[in-house]
Amino acid sequence: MLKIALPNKGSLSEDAVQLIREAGYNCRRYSRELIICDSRNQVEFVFLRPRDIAIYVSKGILDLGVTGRDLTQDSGADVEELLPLGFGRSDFCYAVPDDTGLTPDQLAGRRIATSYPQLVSEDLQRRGFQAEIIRLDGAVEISVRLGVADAIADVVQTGRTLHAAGLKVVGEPLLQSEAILVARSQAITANEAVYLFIERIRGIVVAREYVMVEYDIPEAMLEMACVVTPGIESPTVSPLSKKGWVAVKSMSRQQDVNPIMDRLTKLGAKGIIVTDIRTCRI
Ligand SMILES: Nc1ncnc2c1ncn2[C@@H]1O[C@H](COP(=O)(O)OP(=O)(O)OP(=O)(O)O)[C@@H](O)[C@H]1O
Ligand SMILES: O=P(O)(O)OC[C@H]1O[C@H](OP(=O)(O)OP(=O)(O)O)[C@H](O)[C@@H]1O
Ligand SMILES: [Mg+2]
Repeated sequence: MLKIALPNKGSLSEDAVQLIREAGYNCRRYSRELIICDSRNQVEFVFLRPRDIAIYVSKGILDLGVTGRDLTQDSGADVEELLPLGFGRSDFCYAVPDDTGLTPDQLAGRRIATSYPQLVSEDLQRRGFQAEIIRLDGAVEISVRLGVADAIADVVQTGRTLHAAGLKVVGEPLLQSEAILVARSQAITANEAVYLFIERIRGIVVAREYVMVEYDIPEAMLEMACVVTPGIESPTVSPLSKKGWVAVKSMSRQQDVNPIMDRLTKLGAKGIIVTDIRTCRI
């Protein structure tokens, strides 16, 4: 039976369970169960602290795990990223008090508070100087005001927590993170059950990025319309009973859909319909 680790709490937990359920697996917890067995799919889901997941996977105790890229790199565990999952996106950044002009390269000898000491230590090494790393479990942003640190390195999503603490981001992100699927090595994808699991998850992740665009258009404008909606391989074009008109169907990126509709309207398209895709294989 395949053993897969999922985050038991924190920012990634709900979205991870939602994704796996949409892919047709039963991993819903009704209370504080640590293991859920999906016997129909021959998969066991083990709920662990997201920070520990890469460690279990690297030791071969579990086959796959869903965790954060930042947590994985900070753990130093020897695992490979098989698939980015499109949620839990954040930047890992240095931040300093609003009213100082400190830059990352001026942090030598300073105190930097973080929950990700390994990521910071590697970055300082790249920069070629040392600083004092203060390891904290959470609420890192408050540490500067409390006098424990001069700067922090932490997860930034909207930036609201930083702002509320009177801090600002400095320099480029050390890392761009999101939830990822990890395995001990790529080689595991040769296993039929693992391959199936990844393909089902990929189907959902890709489907979330795309929509289906359908419209009718005069045949004379078809070539230009196909430039606007090229699809993945190519758009599906079907004849309409109305002479000189065709129907077109094409997958397009969700984020581009409004400009696409504007352009199609300009070309004379009628009856443009956009629908969500639940899952797909492309
Ligand atoms: N506000 C956020 N937006 C997006 N991703 C986040 C956010 N906060 C944390 N993450 C991501 O969640 C993972 C950290 O999960 P973890 O459960 O350790 O911390 P947490 O979400 O802060 O939960 P906790 O409440 O237990 O501190 C990391 O991959 C991190 O990048
Ligand atoms: O940029 P924002 O949208 O404000 O999000 C970033 C904050 O969210 C997380 O904190 P969380 O609420 O999990 O608390 P924690 O610091 O105790 O982990 C993270 O550690 C940051 O503090
Ligand atoms: Mg947190």
